[in-house]
Amino acid sequence: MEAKKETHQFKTEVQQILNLIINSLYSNKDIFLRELISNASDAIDKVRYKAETEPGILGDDTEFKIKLSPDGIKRTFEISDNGIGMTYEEVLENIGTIAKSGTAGFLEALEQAKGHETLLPELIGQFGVGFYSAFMVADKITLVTRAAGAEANQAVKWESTGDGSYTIEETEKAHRGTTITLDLKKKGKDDKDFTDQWTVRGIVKQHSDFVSYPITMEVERDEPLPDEEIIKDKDDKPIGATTRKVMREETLNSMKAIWTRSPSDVKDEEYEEFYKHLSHDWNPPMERLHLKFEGTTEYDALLYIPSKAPFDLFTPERRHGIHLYSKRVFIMEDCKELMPEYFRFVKGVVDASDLNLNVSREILQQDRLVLNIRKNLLKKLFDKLEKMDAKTYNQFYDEFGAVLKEGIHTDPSKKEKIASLARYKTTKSEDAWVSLDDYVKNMKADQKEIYYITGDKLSALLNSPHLEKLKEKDFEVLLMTDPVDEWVVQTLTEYDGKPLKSAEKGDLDLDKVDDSKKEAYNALFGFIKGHLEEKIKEVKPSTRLKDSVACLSGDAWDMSAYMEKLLKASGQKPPETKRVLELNMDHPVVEKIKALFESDRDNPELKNYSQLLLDMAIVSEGGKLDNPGRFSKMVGDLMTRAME
Ligand SMILES: Nc1ncnc2c1ncn2[C@@H]1O[C@H](COP(=O)(O)OP(=O)(O)OP(=O)(O)O)[C@@H](O)[C@H]1O
Repeated sequence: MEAKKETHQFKTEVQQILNLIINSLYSNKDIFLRELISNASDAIDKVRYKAETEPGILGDDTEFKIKLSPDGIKRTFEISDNGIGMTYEEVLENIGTIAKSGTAGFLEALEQAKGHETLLPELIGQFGVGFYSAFMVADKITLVTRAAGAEANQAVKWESTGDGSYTIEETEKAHRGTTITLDLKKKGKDDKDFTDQWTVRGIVKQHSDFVSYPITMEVERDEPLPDEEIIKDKDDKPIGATTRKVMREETLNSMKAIWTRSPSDVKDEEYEEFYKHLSHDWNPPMERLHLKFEGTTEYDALLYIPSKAPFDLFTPERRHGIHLYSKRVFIMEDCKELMPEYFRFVKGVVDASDLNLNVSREILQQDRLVLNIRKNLLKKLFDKLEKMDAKTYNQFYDEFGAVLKEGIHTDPSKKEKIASLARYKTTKSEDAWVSLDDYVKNMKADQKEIYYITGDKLSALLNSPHLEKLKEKDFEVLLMTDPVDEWVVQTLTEYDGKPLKSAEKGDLDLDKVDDSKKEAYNALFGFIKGHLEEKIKEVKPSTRLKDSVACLSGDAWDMSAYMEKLLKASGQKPPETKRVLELNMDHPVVEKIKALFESDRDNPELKNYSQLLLDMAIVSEGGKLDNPGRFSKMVGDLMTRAME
């Protein structure tokens, strides 16, 4: 076989991220080791799991370990594992590209954080950069890997100096797994020496103590000389050395799976480090739950709520956060069966001792034990959220509220519970979160419904003409700005016995409409409708306007303007729904148009004014005009005339 070496360019985003890592994380260099150890431990988990169904795959290499070999003379650091390894294609796929969704959003956030350099480590931590963090300490990285099941001559060597390109070629490797060699950078005055055994011991102890495989290192030890090698005098007293220096392999971590320990024995720092190991998030978690269930359903669970939402929370490729174990043997990552989608941000492990190791995802979905665990975990998580103090809960809600609310639509059995945990900004809350319970408590005596309006901008909603009458009545309105709210209001038609009512759809019935006045406007409204027929389905007197001239509304069952916008943004074509043009009969402009109409029905200005009324209604809700140029010209003409 001809081994050929290929040179590839890093994908642009990889290079951008590499540059950032190399240039902005001076203070956090230690974590490269945690990241590489985590990857090695994941790789061993994977081969162990694979061996459950393919026992032959391990051969005689069954003693799992992660070996660290620092070399102070060559200034290299080597880490090797006997995990699952990678094939040529896998190396190309995993190392050199960032498959992660949300990369673009992440880079955008970084761009915005420029000038606030202290924010960078936090942002990078949120994203998790794993393998690439080694470029913080290394000038060159060489990775040699042999996939489980591959022959010795089917190994792969990947090498890069982190400056735009990498090489990849086939090579030989005697054993399964991955060996990564770092050519360490020249040590600066204040840098740690990563070839010093005490430095390495310290980092492993601090960040990776609970890793469930031995992390070993050859260390120099003083050992007593065997008796026959000790030189003694005539009185049998030793002359000279009684010990000698030897290299011995030592295990640096305690390997105690943290979730199996009693919560009272685990220190906060240990919980925190375990979270970082698990989630690759460098920020400490917001909350944790360490649960031990005994009895018919026996399992341990350690769950964390992160303090920051990851970038991929809303992308289709997002990961779930629960790893499933049975008696400390890893079964699978991202176990969706244990956590509903609306809790996908929860990270942690579940270790169920009675679970069959060969269990497949299909079986898991129906497994009674799994269903029971899921039910228990959900209950505990809801309890935790309900008991959080208001400040922490608001922080949680800022990060994950939009995800949690998905459950109102997707999990009918938890609809009420999640609705009680939902929070909204309102026309009265001045940027604070308000619960539906508080909303109901503050309802006016003559108020029968819970009013809401949906849209993407809080400020636009707050000033929406649709709310004028409601504000005059001093009725509070929920301002719903998350896309998911459109689905929430479809499902949550009432709360605490009070119907939810859109402020922009259907009649508001706040005041009695004066029928004779309405009658007087019939002819004009008919004329306007005739002129705008292609765009609107009706012109009617408004039940919601007080100061503005016009607004658009829908019938109660029509799609809202925001929903239409969302569907269009996602590439769908919503059915064409014409909306209703509502006019304020008490507004002087409408009165004047009526007078003009009655005195001269053929006046050409009437058509222009009809168009202007519609355009104003569109502009006031932040919509897009068909012909903004025409609008601007008409307003210009009016201004000129007003100033003549
Ligand atoms: N020691 C290893 N053995 C086998 N595969 C590895 C090893 N190290 C890395 N990989 C593969 O390379 C991929 C990329 O690793 P990297 O550390 O960059 O990201 P990650 O671990 O997937 O994500 P993150 O660290 O951000 O959570 C891994 O998902 C894994 O498939």
